[in-house]
Formats: sequence, C-alpha cells, structure tokens
Amino acid sequence: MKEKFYLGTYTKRESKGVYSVILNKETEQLENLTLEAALENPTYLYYSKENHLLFAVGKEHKDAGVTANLTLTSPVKRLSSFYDQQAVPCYIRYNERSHDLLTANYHGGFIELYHYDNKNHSISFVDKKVHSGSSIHENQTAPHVHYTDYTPDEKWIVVCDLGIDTVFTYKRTAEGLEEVAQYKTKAGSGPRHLAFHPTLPIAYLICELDATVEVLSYNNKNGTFRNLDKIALTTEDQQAWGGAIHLTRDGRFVYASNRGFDALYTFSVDASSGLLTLVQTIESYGSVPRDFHLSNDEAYVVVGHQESDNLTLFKRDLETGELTLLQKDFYAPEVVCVVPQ
Ligand SMILES: O=C1O[C@H](COP(=O)(O)O)[C@@H](O)[C@H](O)[C@H]1O
Repeated sequence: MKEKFYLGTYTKRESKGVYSVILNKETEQLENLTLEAALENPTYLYYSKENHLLFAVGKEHKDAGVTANLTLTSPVKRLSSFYDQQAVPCYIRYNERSHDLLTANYHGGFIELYHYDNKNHSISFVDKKVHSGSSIHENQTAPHVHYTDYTPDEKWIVVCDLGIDTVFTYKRTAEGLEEVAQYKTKAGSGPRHLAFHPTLPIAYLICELDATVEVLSYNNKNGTFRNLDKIALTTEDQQAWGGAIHLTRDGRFVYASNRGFDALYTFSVDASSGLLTLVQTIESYGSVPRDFHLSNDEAYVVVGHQESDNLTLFKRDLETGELTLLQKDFYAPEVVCVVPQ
C-alpha cells in the first residue's frame, strides 16, 4: 500500500516549489520525492479529495496569491491562478460545498475570500478583511493573520491573528465576511492554528510565541470561545516556538509541534471534558518541525523540517497514541506544510 503526501515549501534556498512524496507502507519508508509544481514560496496547501484539486498559495513575477491544480497527473496540472496580494499568504482553505476559497496573510494582516468556479476553473475576488492593532511581543508590532478555516458545522469562519492575540469569528454573508465575535488570548501568546474536536464542542489552539496549547469550549450558536485550560509545551529553559496542531479522527489524541525545541507532543483527550493529558514528548529528528500530518489510516505521522531539509516518519500506536521513529533522513527541502492526498 502506498500513500502520497504533498509538501508546501519555501523556495529561498534549494526548493523549486510543491513536491510530493510516497509513503510505502510495506517497507515503512518514505520514497520518491517529486517536483509537482514549480512556484515561488508555495508554503501552504489544501488538498480536496472530492475534486482531486490541490490549492496552493504562491508567487509569480512579484505577484502573490493562489493557484488551483488538478492532481490526476504527476506533475500536477495548473488549472488557474489569481494573484492580487503582495506577500504570499500563509494559509489556504477551499470549501467543497460553497466553492469559497479563503486565505490568511501574515505580513499584510488580512484574510481574503475568493470564489472558485469549478466549471471553468476561474478564481474571483469576493471580500477582504484587514485587521488592526498590536500586542506586547516583538513579533506583534502589527496584525499577523495566520489561519482561517471553518468550524466543523461550517456555520462560522474562524481566524487566528498572531499579531494581536485574537481569534476572530466571521459569518459568511451574501456579500462576503461579517465579524461576529472575538476571543482574546493572554497577551504575547500569538495564536497560530486551531483544530476542532470531531464530536465535543471543543477546539485546541496552538499559540506560537509562548508555545502553549489552549483548550477552548466552543459555542456553535454564536461562534464564541471560552478558555478551559492553557498547557505549556516547554519548560523555562526550552525555546518556545509553537508550530502545528492536529487531532485524530476519533478525537482521542491531539498532536502538536514546537519548533523551538524540535519536538512533537502527544496528548490524550478526556472523552467527556476534552481536557488534555500529556502522553509523550519525542524529538522530531530535524530542525524546525513546522508542520506534520497523519496518514489517511492514521497509523503514521510525516513531519516536515523547514531548516534541516528532512522529513521524518513515525509509526503511531493506535491505542496509546505514542509515536516510534521509523525514518529520519529523507531529503525534502524547506518544508512548511504536509498534506496527505
Ligand atoms: O509560523 C510562522 O509563519 C509566519 C508566516 O509565514 P510566511 O511564510 O507568510 O512568512 C512566519 O513569518 C513566521 O516566521 C513563522 O514562525
């Protein structure tokens, strides 16, 4: 059995764009790194299984924005692109039902909403919301929108702004986006990414600047959040630089990465409260584990390292959630995002 993963990267040193890699489950090794699309800084990706589409952020000829690619071939086939931003966005999400396409722009401090016409493959602009403000950390002199995605019921759009310690909730209206709520983290936290529990009204927020995971209760009636717990990934002598956060489909385990200590953290989830208990801390075997993803069967975890240019492969114990290293030296340049096909 083989499974493909797509890799979003920076193209500042060695990378040329979007790559794919194969996880061979017989040999339990990664193999066959392939350049799928030449593009400048395609750091974040969204793969749509239903449509075999790969959406990527990126830049060409000094213009930044989004591209849509058909994945029935390798290399993938470019269907369309839309460039209306100056800096490359850092997050992208496509909605298969509404055909909305959302991006978060860290450097510009805004989200953009596009429409993807899946008949003629054109992308059009719908709305843009620019944030304002600052906070106390040296990386918080301006808003830095890091994430935008849907709540599981798709009633709301949630947005993490690392620069102003705020999680925004927006409503999709006929015209575009309307702000409905704000959740404030502790000053200096830097909220980065959010992951929702599949059945409990709970979300897990990873904060980059203080490397913490907040357990939030989520009220789907009005799109608000309330803090239940805040867990530090690091001790005082370790550098705090929170990365990615993902849950298993059964909601029993949460995984997080800290790029300051090059480690992955496994938490078990209390089945009724959603609160977390640390099960394991394991070295990621590379420098700056910016993203990772579980395989589709959730038996493996692939970790991408932005600085040491390697992927690591872990086997996941489906009962305990613990990770065991299988491979640590697979070359992949400047990886920022890992998504399974
Ligand atoms: O996690 C991070 O993301 C931001 C945004 O990415 P970028 O590719 O838009 O620059 C990055 O600037 C920051 O260094 C990093 O910690």
